[in-house]
Amino acid sequence: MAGTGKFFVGGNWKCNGTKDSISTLVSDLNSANIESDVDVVVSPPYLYIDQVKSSLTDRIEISAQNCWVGKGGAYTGEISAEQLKDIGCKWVILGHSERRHVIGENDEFIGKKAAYALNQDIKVIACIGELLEERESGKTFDVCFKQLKAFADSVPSWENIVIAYEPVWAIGTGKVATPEQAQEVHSAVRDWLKKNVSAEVASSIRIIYGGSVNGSNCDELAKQEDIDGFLVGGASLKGPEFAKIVNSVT
Ligand SMILES: O=C(COP(=O)(O)O)NO
Repeated sequence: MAGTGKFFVGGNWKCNGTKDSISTLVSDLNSANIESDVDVVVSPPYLYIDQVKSSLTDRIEISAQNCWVGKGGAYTGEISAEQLKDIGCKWVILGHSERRHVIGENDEFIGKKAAYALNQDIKVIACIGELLEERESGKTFDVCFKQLKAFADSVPSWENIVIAYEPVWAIGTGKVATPEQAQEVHSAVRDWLKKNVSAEVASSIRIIYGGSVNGSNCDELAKQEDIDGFLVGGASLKGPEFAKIVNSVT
């Protein structure tokens, strides 16, 4: 499986930061005392990956927040997996709800992106999650399984994938899923993998939760059997709070 730790915590900085604010954040992360059994990845905007990579402790790996679906070329505004590899970026977040519901990427396109990135030796944080209206109409599992199938139909293996369950209604809203709500979906995802991929993948893959995680709610979420870490947005922009969340999983 991707990485060596039993746990995994990612920081998704989204479209945030300046050279100065990122320099402060990196300095806070460098001074954080991070437990050994957790793989930690931060995902700056593309423009700041080089600055972060050259100044951040190698205890923390770098992720991009997206990449193109194939080889680079005449695709204005896109960044290819080869280019991420070229600058030493090890991970990429794919299928984030803001790419699905703001930019309009569909399941199949995201699955193909994941396959291409993996084939270029870039590890993937594969995001899934339902809209509020899908949850309220009892479609949570249908939506998540459909998104999972789109990855399964394309990826060469699950070895270098971490799955992030991020209910869209919890992202950036302060309305975090309850530990029970998150555990229910994480357990169902693991069962789906056992039935549709393999028992080995189901038991070893990290399934992380994202959606309004912070220093106050991380401990209760981390106690859940099938929550192997977090994908943190807003709180990852505050070094000390992100470090607290990282250490809550071990
Ligand atoms: O989008 C998220 C979560 O964002 P928040 O923690 O700000 O809800 N992770 O990728």
